[in-house]
Amino acid sequence: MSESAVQIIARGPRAIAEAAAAALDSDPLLEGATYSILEEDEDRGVWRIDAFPNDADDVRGIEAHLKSHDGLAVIVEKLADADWLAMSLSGLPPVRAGRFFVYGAHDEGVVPRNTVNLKIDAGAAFGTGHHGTTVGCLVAFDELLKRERFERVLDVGCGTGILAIAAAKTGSKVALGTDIDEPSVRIANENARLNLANARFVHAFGLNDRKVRGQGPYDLVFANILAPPLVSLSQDIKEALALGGVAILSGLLRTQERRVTAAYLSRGFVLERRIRRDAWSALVLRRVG
Ligand SMILES: C[S@@+](CC[C@H](N)C(=O)[O-])C[C@H]1O[C@@H](n2cnc3c(N)ncnc32)[C@H](O)[C@@H]1O
Repeated sequence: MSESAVQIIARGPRAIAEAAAAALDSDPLLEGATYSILEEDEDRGVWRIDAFPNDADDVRGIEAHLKSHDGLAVIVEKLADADWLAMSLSGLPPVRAGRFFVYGAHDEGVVPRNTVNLKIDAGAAFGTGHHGTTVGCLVAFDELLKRERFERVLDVGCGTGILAIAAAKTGSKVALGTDIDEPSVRIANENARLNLANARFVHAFGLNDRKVRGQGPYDLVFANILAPPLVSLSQDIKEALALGGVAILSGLLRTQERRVTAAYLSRGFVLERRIRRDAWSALVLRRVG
């Protein structure tokens, strides 16, 4: 993380915080910035926005929106150069999501016998199972597996590979992951080996890559990326799916549900389920047209 990285925090009553969050959400210049909104203190009715700008323009834009809402106390905090890797290796607890149990090397002794166990150590790729977006995908997948099977699965934005590995370990014949980040692809392939999972990961930009198309059509596509690419990839995700196939979409905030859902409904999907975790939301959409 660069020296100039900051986090912008705003606190205030729910209605004002939600109005400010909606303003951030609808500003096209802030599409790359991430924020969450949560109730911080139920007794005092305090809501909190945490915004993470990517650059100085984001900082200015976010601050301007938040400060224009009377009743919000806004502070800008410099983020220390956190050693995320050291922090995460220092003992993140294992995570249970439906039938899945995600654990790191330090949890070897506590792995249950009756779960699908995914060994994913924290490292330079995203996806240890501790983030609400990943948990949402695993919970959604677990629910679907109670009544159907998915032979061919694609994981767009694989990070550590956790989702495709979960698919391979629950019987998918094809479990292919892609990422625009080359180191993540390397880590995901290594994780597949460690988990004895028949999952494969390739470096690709978008779904039109030959390596991705060649294995389709898919019965299930995971995409845990951000709301803007989820919207812009909606047609490609539709084309990658067989009719009746399912998209599990995550990486979007609750406040972005409507925008992402609308893009998929207009392309012949129906919304089957929505799983909310912290400020995040995961959507289960089925291609019916
Ligand atoms: C939030 S992480 C998800 C990791 C993992 N799938 C999980 O659920 O924990 C998002 C990943 O998507 C990748 N990514 C972002 N935009 C992408 C795109 N348009 N196509 C493919 N990968 C993308 C990032 O490099 C990152 O590794």
